[in-house]
Amino acid sequence: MLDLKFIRENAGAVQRAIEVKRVSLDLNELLRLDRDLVALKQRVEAMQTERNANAKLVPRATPEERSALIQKGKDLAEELKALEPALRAHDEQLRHLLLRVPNIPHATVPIGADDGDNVELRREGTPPEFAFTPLDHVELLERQGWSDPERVARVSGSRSYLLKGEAALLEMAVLMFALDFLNGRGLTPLSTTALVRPETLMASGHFPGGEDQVYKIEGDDLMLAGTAEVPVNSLYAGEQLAGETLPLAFAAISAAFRSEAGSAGRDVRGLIRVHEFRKVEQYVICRADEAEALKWFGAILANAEAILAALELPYRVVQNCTGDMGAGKVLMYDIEAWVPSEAQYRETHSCSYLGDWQARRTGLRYRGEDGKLQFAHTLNNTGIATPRILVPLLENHQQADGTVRVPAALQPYLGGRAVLGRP
Ligand SMILES: Nc1ncnc2c1ncn2[C@@H]1O[C@H](COS(=O)(=O)NC(=O)[C@@H](N)CO)[C@@H](O)[C@H]1O
Repeated sequence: MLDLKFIRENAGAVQRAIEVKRVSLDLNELLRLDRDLVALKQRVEAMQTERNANAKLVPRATPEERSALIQKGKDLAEELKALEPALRAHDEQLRHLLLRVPNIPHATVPIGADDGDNVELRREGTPPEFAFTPLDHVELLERQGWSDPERVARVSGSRSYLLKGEAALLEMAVLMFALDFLNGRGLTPLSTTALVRPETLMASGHFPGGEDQVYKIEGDDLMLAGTAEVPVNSLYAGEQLAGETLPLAFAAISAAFRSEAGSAGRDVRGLIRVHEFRKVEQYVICRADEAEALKWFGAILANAEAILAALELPYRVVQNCTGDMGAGKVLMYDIEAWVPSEAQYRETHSCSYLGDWQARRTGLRYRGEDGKLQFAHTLNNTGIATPRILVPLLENHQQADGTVRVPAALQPYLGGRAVLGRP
């Protein structure tokens, strides 16, 4: 959500953001509503002033004047009461539209329609050349008895997964490695739930718009978040943080749930796109200072790259274009790891800077050195997400005999194993 004053004074920039981000919103309707509401509030204030002035006259009035003055006071009170529903309706309509106003993209963001227009910034690491015919991750899992797709499909339907034996240990190892690594980089570890109240999804910006992605709990006012970004973003909702407590930087591990509505037919096989997964999420709340926030953007991006480097995975960094970054982002980079069986890079991390757009919806404020209360800035990036990361991990590190080499950084989390599986 943007500041209404900012929208009034920068309607052109906001309209452009609406267009380049392909948001369906009538800015003129919002501005008209805003003007009507201002006029209505001015009318109410004028009537309140008149009623107060009128009330002051009563004690000094003559008996004849008194009843007329009291009647006038009653009429004014009636008129004010009659205006309340209109005031409330206007407020709600305006907030409904304000929640849909997109953030202004950073000047460096490429204009584009969808991920096809994202811009590759750089590649790191070299995709492996195999001296044998490599297997894809589904075949590798099956060959090692590390999966049981038929049985788990009977239990959980499509887009489910089950990892057995050393593959289960591998999933826990990469999650623990990431949590440990990020803690070492100064982020406070959190282990949090995915069960959240609906308002937290409005606060994070997933609503309005992402309702069809989110599982709802029947009979409870609770939903299942698709990322720990949602609960962590609302941890301090409504609070006035002391400036010196910022920046707050977390590495939050949680389950994540997504209906993947709209992804029918995409990645239906294997571990890339499942309904329930696990993620270590980097989340930062910092002062409303773009230079500091962009430093944090660089830091959480570098953290994710360092994790991929430690896992010895080739990857590339792309900058998301305006049509692929979502309403709330100022700046967004995806990191994509090399998947040999697809001979392409696939997204494993997504790094975003949202300015104060998320904090304003969340009511996340702090008192700066000048004593002024202002909305914080927020950023987030994936630390690691399983089981998706196991796809490049298993495929890139597979060996001719069907076993999988364990990168040195992971070995301490796998009881010192240097190889997984049996030939
Ligand atoms: N349905 C899914 N199945 C498996 N992994 C997924 C799924 N959806 C997303 N992920 C993983 O979670 C990562 C982050 O998801 S994201 O929507 O792109 N971004 C976020 O959730 C942000 N909060 C940053 O983590 C993705 O890059 C991907 O690695």
